[in-house]
Amino acid sequence: MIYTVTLNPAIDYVVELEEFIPGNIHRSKNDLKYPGGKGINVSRVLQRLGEQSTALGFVGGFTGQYIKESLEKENIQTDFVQVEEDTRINVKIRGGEESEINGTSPGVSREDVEALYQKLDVLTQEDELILAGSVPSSLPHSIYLDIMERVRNKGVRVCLDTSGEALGEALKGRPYFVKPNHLELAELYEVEVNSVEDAAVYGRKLLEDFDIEHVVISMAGEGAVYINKSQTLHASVPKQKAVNSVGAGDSLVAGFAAGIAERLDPAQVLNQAVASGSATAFSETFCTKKEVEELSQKITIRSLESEETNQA
Ligand SMILES: Nc1ncnc2c1ncn2[C@@H]1O[C@H](COP(=O)(O)OP(=O)(O)O)[C@@H](O)[C@H]1O
Ligand SMILES: O=P(O)(O)OC[C@H]1O[C@](O)(COP(=O)(O)O)[C@@H](O)[C@@H]1O
Repeated sequence: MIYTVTLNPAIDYVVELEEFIPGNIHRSKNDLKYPGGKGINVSRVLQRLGEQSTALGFVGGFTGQYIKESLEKENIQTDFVQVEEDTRINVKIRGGEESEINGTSPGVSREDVEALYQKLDVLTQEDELILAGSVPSSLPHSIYLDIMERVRNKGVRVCLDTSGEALGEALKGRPYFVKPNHLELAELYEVEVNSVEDAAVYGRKLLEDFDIEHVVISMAGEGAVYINKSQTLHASVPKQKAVNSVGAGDSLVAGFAAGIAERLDPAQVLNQAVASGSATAFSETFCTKKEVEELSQKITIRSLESEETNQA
């Protein structure tokens, strides 16, 4: 079974405008509301890919109730810890360039964290645990590391997608799979990552520094770079207008986790991951299985090893 943990869920409220002008009153052309937060997005895409998961994390108030009910309507199993304050609302403005206003998180107490730990105690070596998204301000940056310590002896495969200080801390727990985007990788090593080649160099450093099994560096329209002990691969995606960047990274993580669960080989896993990310970027909301399957025929995977050897 795949378990996703979203410490900081959100209702994503996407507003489409002709143009966003600060200080003006705007009327939206179209708006969408859906349950969000990174782990929840991963669960929703897994469901579309035909893979069962259980969504864990903290939800509260009427917004939390909406998230729980929406997921259950989509036949996604949930086992959230209930907190007192309302789950946040994140506003995404599509008007020319995309702008985002992510809300403040509800308070999460020590008892709430303990309740989450108890839910994690049932996991076994058959399970994948996806830890994704930001950490609420009431929790320490080390929370992902603490969760990994808690499941360490169970042989659970932990997938990590977070950023900033939470990423830096969590890497010490040696996750099985990590997916920073190229900017998060650059921030981690205080360098510039401007090309596929830079991503391959610093992605391998990440793999070796933290003894990680699989690293994927996502690069938006430039696809993604995959690194394991013996291979470095680049997946390129067809040039097409992206209409939605919200959830593309989460879709990539879902495609990757599903590929691991299906025991595909690395190139196939990468193909499915990138096809899922790009199919979401090319559609108004999340990808469907049909879109992923169609796009996966158009993804090109090449090995970067020979190029690395030539450059050495
Ligand atoms: N403009 C785009 N064109 C095609 N694919 C995209 C585009 N933006 C995102 N994607 C797909 O989604 C994946 C994740 O996107 P990225 O923006 O790197 O992640 P994040 O949302 O975590 O920052 C990419 O690897 C790619 O497959
Ligand atoms: O937990 P964070 O980092 O605040 O991010 C939450 C936001 O990110 C999203 O999960 C989208 O993430 P990606 O675009 O990186 O896939 C939204 O659903 C949500 O509003």
